Amino acid sequence: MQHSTPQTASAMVMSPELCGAAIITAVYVLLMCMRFVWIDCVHYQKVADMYEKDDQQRGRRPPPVPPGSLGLPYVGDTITYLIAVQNSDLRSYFDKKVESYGDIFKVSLFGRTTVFLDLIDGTDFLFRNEGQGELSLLPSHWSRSIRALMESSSLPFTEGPIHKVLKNHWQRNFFDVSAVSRRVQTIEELAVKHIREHWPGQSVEMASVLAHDAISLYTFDVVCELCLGVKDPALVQKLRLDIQVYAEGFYCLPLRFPGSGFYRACEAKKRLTRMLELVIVQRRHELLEGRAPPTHDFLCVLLSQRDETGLSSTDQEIAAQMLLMLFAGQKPTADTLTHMIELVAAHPNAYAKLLQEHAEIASVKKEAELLSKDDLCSMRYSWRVLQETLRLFPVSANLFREAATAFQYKGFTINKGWKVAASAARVRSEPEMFRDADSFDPSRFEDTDGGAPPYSHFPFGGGLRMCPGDELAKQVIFVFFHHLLKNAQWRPVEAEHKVAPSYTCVPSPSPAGSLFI
Ligand code: HEM
Repeated sequence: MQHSTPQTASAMVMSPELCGAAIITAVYVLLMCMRFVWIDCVHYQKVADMYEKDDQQRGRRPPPVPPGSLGLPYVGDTITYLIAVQNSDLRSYFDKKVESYGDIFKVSLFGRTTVFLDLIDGTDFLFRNEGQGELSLLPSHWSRSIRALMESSSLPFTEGPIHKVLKNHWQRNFFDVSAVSRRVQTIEELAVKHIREHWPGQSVEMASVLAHDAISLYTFDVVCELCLGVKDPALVQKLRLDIQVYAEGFYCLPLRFPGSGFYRACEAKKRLTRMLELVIVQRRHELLEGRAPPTHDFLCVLLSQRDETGLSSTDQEIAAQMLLMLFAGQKPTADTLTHMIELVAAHPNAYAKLLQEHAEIASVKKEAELLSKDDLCSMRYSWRVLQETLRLFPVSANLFREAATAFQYKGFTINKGWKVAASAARVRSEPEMFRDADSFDPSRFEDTDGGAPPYSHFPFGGGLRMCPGDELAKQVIFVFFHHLLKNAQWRPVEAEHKVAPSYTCVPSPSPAGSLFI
């Protein structure tokens, strides 16, 4: 066994002076190391920047990605964004981003890197480049729930030539102005019936209506009759209830267990598909037997379509398109009409001008004479009111596409798979585009009846994906307004009145509650 000598023990105990010197030396060495690391980093960055510039000049390396913060994995900016949507305050959200990063910036939304493009040029770019050559933007579908609930054969999921052929056929035979005008009579009969049944007339003092609910019944009846050729109230009611449950599933987590919203939506989809397939089989027979013309309703248009080999779509494919129509064709129209009724009630000048426009049209009509295509074209002030309503309450606050390949835009690289967005919510409140942007002022669309600067107002989207139902929606809204103005006066019930309806769901907002008038 060895014992330490007294000398060894005394050598291990440092004097305070020695200890102080050791600490100072250690701190000095640490600072020097940090300095070298710092200089190294800065130097490295400078050298890297130099090489990058050089590479960029020689075309070897891509330009940088747009500035912006991606935040936490998956969550990213989603919660802040959703809160802004919920509070109808996307404007502040975008103002902060633009202040920090400039006009083009990236964020992470719903787990995906998303680049918001600059106004005007960015929107132009987005609409022009879908499916074009090498630089191709694809349609963008947010959630797994939406992908699971919709079929890949449904129009928004189709791409390239298939999408083009389908949409052209639909447009020619069902959606263009003359095709829609042929259906005005049906729309008008439904509007008159609904106003009579659900809206108390001038003779009924102080009666009140839940406007959004009543309008939703009307727009759903229109879609069922024009698209499916279905009038039976019991079947319409079943379809309406199930389509609500189905569409709610879009905003649920894709968790499929009994009781979950997503599960209920899947079950509703099964029931809807069964009901639609029965209607399809029946209509196929009617077409074969010559009892229905090929353009009688949208279902006939789909059943008569043939591909280049002469084949028609399967019943499942047609059911998927009909499912799309039942919600895409109804909800945005009902929401917009409700906003319009509320805005008009809150702005007596606009109300008076509308009354005058529609009274003039009615004054030259005989008793029970229906509205003509010319009458609808002459509703110029109504069109401005509709444009202004859609500016203040766009159905899609932002339009998204997906980069099919990496590409460069205004000196930035946008990687493959990233979302690319044009923002209606941002441009609509831009003072340079719209003076006094927060106020309701239909006269701003007076100049040319489309008086907004190009690409500043795109309520029905644009490019290949533009809404095919724009003309139909306009006529459904104008015809209803005409008869509402003729038969009723309305004002909001004070206690329930909200000048700016808040939004309840994302990404397609609807008025909170049902406007009580
Ligand atoms: C006020 C009423 C409406 C508004 C504001 C509206 C708005 C829109 C918007 C913004 C888009 C996306 C466009 C894009 O991504 O560029 C869209 C797509 C679509 N809308 Fe509408 N819509 C309305 C009514 C209708 C109606 C009545 C129908 C059919 C009966 C309809 C059927 C569709 C379809 C099928 C698409 C997908 C188009 C595609 O993928 O190519 N919409 N709509």
